[in-house]
Parts: sequence; structure tokens; C-alpha cells
Amino acid sequence: MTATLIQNARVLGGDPQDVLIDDGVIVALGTGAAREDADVIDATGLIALPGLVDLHTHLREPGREDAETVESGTRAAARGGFTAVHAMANTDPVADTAGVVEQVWRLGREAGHADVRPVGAVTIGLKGERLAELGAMAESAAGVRVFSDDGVCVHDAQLMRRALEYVKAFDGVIAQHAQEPRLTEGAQMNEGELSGRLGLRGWPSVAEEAIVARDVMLAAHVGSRVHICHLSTRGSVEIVRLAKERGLPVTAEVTPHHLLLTDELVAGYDPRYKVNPPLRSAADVAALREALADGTIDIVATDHAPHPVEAKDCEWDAAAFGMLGLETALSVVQHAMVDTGLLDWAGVADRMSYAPARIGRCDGGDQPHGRPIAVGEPANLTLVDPTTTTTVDPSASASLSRNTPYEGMKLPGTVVATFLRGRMTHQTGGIA
Ligand SMILES: NC(=O)N[C@@H](CC(=O)O)C(=O)O
Ligand SMILES: [Zn+2]
Ligand SMILES: [Zn+2]
Repeated sequence: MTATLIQNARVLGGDPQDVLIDDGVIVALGTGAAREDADVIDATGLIALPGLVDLHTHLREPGREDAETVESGTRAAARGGFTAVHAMANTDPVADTAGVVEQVWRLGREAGHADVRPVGAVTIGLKGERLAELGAMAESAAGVRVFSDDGVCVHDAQLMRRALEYVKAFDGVIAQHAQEPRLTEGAQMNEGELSGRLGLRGWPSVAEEAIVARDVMLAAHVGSRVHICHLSTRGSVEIVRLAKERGLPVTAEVTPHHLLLTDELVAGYDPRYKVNPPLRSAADVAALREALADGTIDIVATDHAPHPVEAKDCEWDAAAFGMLGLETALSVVQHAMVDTGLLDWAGVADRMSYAPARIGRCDGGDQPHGRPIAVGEPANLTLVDPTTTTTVDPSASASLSRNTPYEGMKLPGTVVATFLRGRMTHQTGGIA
């Protein structure tokens, strides 16, 4: 592979530096780096971030290749600045065996757009009855460390306890979709004054908070790691904050859409805004932003959830839950967190690269992610132009699905290029 010289990039938003890449590795960093045979990229005005890592992506393969494939989803990931994604287990068949997780992992390698780290199901078929073969998935070529029944909650406390005990042996983590099922039967949107007015069954905050509270206590009891998926309420933030003050082994994520959108959007009954957990109140959004800024919430995770047109182009009640996220994540975070002064670019690198890689335990081994931009580290890099504004156009997406909630919205920032171990996996016109 030829060498690449990225000139004048503002590494983590700091002063301009040159980054010289050779054989997939950062070999020089500073001013005036030179190399005669290198491809030169002028990154003046661009910010360099470590390749982003998503802990929560739905790639839909196997089973729903009409909505997304590993190839299309990871192409969307590269366009969003991601170099690694954790692929959720709610596929068909469910990723509950070593065979399925190895298949997803292999498809990721073949596509080559981003590294795919499969998430293993906690229970067989996501049925919440019996534990899946967690150990075999951990020992497989896919090296699974994150386990989740995402889409549904592991609501049986005894099963949750056993799962936490099991994964402790190989430093795994249980990523919980916190939704108390009895409190959310038939739920369609955030429970509040608006759900009453619209005549839609409410999804109360306490249905999330009850599980978050239970699971931090279980994790503490077992001494094993729990991660809370898509935290959406102010009350959940308070519980996680208390748990962390006590030193309990809990981490949490927030999605870009929960940092930006509120339940008022549901008033038009447009299924694009239907998601699980539901869009919440402005007070919840404010609490989530503050918690991400102060580190109570560890990371941003996209919960990229592609659905085919027919699953969204229907009445609200019949529509599927979920929205696209990979290609817009960084722009939404810039808008909600950076442009508001809540987080600087070093903070974005932490919440979207270092911390998710650490939680998913893909920050080590042969091909690590979430590493600092430094000499000797693999060249997983994202170049961002923060000065642009783009109107979101679903038809321009690499995803096979179109269910973005941001259609027509003006968002700041463009991912100009993404590098996976020195190889360009995405670029916008004109950079090289
Ligand atoms: N977030 C969603 O609304 N949907 C996800 C499942 C999930 O993340 O719970 C999906 O798989 O479509
Ligand atoms: Zn979920
Ligand atoms: Zn999900």
C-alpha cells in the first residue's frame, strides 16, 4: 500500500498537523511531515477524529436483506465516519450461535467498509427463556464480547443474573434494552399529556427506569458489567449517575435522535418518528445532553434501525419502531453537543470512538479501534468539515432503507473521508 500524507488536519480540533500513514499505521505526526511517494490529502480546515465506533447497529442480515445488508449497512457506516460497528443480534435467524455470529463477522470482512463486531443474543431466539451459547460465541472467530436481546428486554431477573455471571468469565458485557414489558403493552409513544390527546397508548418513563435500577443492582451484586442501551429519560440518567457515584459497573448510551428530537413530532402521526424507546420530552432531551457532557452517559450509539418502505409507509399503529442513524450521527452530535458548547471535539472522540471501543472490548487485539491518533497506532481516521450545512436527503443514503427522521432538515458538518487501517473507505468528491 502506498503511503498517505494528510496535511494540516486539526487533530481533535486542535492546531493543524500533518499525519503520515504507511502500511495502515500512523508513522509520523506533526508539522512538516514529508514523504516523496505519498498520496497527499489537503485537510486544511478539516478536523481529524479517531475512526468512530458504533456499539449499536442493526444490519438486518441474515433475514431482512431487503431492509439492509452487512455490505450496505457498513457502507453507510463508513459514510458516517465509522470504522467499526457492533451488529445487533435481532436478525433472522437470531445471532444466538457461534455459526451465525461468525457468518456476520465474515460478511463484514468481505465487504471491507468497516469492521463488524457481532453482538450475541443473550437468550435463544430472543425468547427470554434460556441462555444462548454465550461462551461459544465468545470463543468463536467473531470474539463476541457484547451480548444483547435488543429489540426486547431481558425481563426475567434470574436470567439476567445468570447472563451477567456467565459473561464475567471472559469480560463480556450485557447490553440491556430496558423496557418493562407489562408497563409497555401496546405502547406507541411517550406517555404524557400528548399521548392522551393523540389517543396513542403511552410508554411511561418508569418502564425504562425500573429495569435500569434493577439491572445496576444486579450488576453490582454479580460484579459484572451491564450496559444500558438507548437511555431516554431524565430518571434513567439520575439512576446511572447515582450508580456511578457508588462505583457500580454500569455504562450507558444515548442515541443521536434522543439528543435532538422530542415527542411533539409525533403529533402529525408520521411513522418516521416512531422508535423504541420513544422520543421523549424537551426536559428529557436536556437531561440527556447534560449527562453526555458530564460523562454520566458514556457514549453515543446510533441504534441505526433500517426498515423497508412498507413497514413505515402505513398507519402509525401498524408501523415498525426504528430509524436510520449511521450517516447522520456525527452531524446530529455536532448540532446538539458541539455547536451548543456542551462538548468539544476531543469529547466527541471520547463518546463516539474511545469509550464505545472500550465498552465493546475492541480497543485491543490485532486490529484495535478507539485508539488515540498517535504514532504507531492503526490509521483509523475520520476527517470532518464542520463548516458545511447539508439538507438531509434520504435518497442519497447508502442504506437500503429510507426511514430517516431528519429528511429535509439542515444539519451541520460533513464526513469528508474515512480511513480503515490507512485505506479510504469513504470520501466526498474532491478530497484526493
Ligand atoms: N430501536 C427501534 O425502534 N428498533 C430496533 C430495536 C431496538 O433497538 O430496540 C429495531 O431492530 O428495529
Ligand atoms: Zn432496543
Ligand atoms: Zn436497537
